[in-house]
Amino acid sequence: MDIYQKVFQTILDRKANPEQGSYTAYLFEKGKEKILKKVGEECTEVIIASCMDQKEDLINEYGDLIYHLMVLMAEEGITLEDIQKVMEKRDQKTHNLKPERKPIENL
Ligand SMILES: N=c1c2ncn([C@@H]3O[C@H](COP(=O)(O)OP(=O)(O)OP(=O)(O)O)[C@@H](O)[C@H]3O)c2ncn1[C@@H]1O[C@H](COP(=O)(O)O)[C@@H](O)[C@H]1O
Repeated sequence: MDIYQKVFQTILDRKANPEQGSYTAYLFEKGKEKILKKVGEECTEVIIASCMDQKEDLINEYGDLIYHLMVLMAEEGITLEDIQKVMEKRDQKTHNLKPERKPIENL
């Protein structure tokens, strides 16, 4: 089991069996609005760290964002396999970029 699967499993377990002192259980208890707020915050923190060229901070912020996205997925009943299927399907179809739209005068 890779670390993403392991953490996601723990998140699902916290949802089913809330534990005292668990931040994940705290997020589920607060509900979807709180989880969405955290996803928004962590996303903004990734953007800020990226703008500041702070690689170490940026990697930590990605960790926070991915964790909070996983909590949101669990809240929505979406699994890692659901995402994997989408990615695998997209992987069949590459070089997807549409040709640039022609300037209006050439139409
Ligand atoms: N990967 C994470 C993880 N990443 C980030 N965080 C928490 O996310 C929070 C982000 O920090 P913030 O300052 O934005 O938030 P805060 O001030 O703590 O709280 P609020 O503002 O949300 O009220 C911190 O409390 C971090 O501890 C995480 N908490 C848990 N996990 C994993 O989730 C699993 C279950 O952990 P528990 O919930 O602690 O049992 C384990 O695998 C953990 O490693």
